Amino acid sequence: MKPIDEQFELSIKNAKENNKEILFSYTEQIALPYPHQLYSSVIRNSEDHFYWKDPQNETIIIGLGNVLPIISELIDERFRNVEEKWENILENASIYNSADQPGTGPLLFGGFTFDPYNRKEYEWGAFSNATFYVPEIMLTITEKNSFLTVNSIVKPESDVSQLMYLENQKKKILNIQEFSNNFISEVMKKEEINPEEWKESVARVISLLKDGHLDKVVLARKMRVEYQQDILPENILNHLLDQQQTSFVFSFGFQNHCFAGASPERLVKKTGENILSTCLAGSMKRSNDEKHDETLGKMLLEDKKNRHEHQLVVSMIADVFRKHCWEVNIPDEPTLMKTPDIQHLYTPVKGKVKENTSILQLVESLHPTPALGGTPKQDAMRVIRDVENMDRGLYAGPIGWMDYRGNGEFIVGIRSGLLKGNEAFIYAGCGIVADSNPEDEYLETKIKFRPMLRALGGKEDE
Ligand SMILES: C=C(O[C@@H]1C=C(C(=O)O)C=C[C@H]1O)C(=O)O
Ligand SMILES: [Mg+2]
Repeated sequence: MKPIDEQFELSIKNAKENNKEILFSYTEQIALPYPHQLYSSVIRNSEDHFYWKDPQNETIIIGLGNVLPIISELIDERFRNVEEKWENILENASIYNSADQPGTGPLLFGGFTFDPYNRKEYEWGAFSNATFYVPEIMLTITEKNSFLTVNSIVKPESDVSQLMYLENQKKKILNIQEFSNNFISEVMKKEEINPEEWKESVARVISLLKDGHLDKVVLARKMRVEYQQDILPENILNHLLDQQQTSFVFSFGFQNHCFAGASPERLVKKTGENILSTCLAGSMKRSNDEKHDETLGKMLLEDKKNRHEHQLVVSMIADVFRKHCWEVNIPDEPTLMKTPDIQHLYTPVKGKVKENTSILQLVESLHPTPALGGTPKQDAMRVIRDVENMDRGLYAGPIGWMDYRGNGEFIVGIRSGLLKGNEAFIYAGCGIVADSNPEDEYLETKIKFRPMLRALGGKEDE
């Protein structure tokens, strides 16, 4: 591969000849000067950024800056709209990447809101029905190697000064100037939004489930945390990385808003023809006592209500996989997935996807699974819109990345919150079935708030 300056000049020539703007992307393998844990500190709150880490530390991706937003306000067409815009960009792009590694080269990071049909509340103002972008500089850290990708829009009038600017931007990621600390300013106020009304909604939904054709509806609620000073997203991210090592940890900063969390739930991962999804539903608290924790896990595995809640998710994901794959592998029985605060019923689903099926088509078919929406899907969505009385924004929506080769990974944005100035809005929900009990479901959401509350430095409720 030729050095970056030669490739850049070729791209300028190309832009001039065709008289259009093109995406220039250059990837090189680098030696990381510091351990990967320290790279969260390159994130500064004023800038668009993202951070992504899977539970196995297989792929860590950090993006700074935003050279190419891909936004869609379409409703049903939003997935296809993002895909089309991305394909158009890639058709003319100049991509230099000799690494055969998913998550390198030009990549889109972002997310889809949970329900584009719902009304919008002010806190989610920065985010559209689909909000994605290509970062300016990106670091991809895998178990074995690290890669640095720079992206830039080359215009017919571009010159080499643009490259000098890029070389400077690179330093932002490579020379860490100061490590972020874990300082969090004092919490002034912490409030649950309408908890009593929420329990009444749960009771209403239970009677709907008993009477009608609905099998499951996921209801969520939110809390608001207010601070003395503005929240620094990089510090919240550091807490999540320390405290939630068994989850995907993400931070998605866009126009001074930051959606961050530690989600245990993969929606879909695609590497070549291999796809992977996670059925996660059915919950039980944890205990500090190992024996008791095991007993609680066993109770969960044998509990009829939770097994039913879980099975609805397995059936739906299995249907989607059978439609898109020529080979599907689903275990017969769930096992347990444990995070520090809660344990869940867990069934991983694998498949080999048919040719020409993109990750966004899979996201569209899967979202929302009955772990976040319900069964049947459309009716459950209507009930959520009617009774939840809240804009979920990106909470429970698909959040993730896709590279220019079509590989990528999306999770569902749960155990998460929106950070905005000196306020944080955090969300938690649970699957309501006919056998549910409002008080128990309320307690389940209380447990699901804990990871974000702890990361935010607010006292946890016991
Ligand atoms: C909706 C959430 O979690 C989902 C609901 C679960 C349940 O009801 O048992 C379990 C895991 C998640 O799929 C949340 O954490 O906000
Ligand atoms: Mg549940």
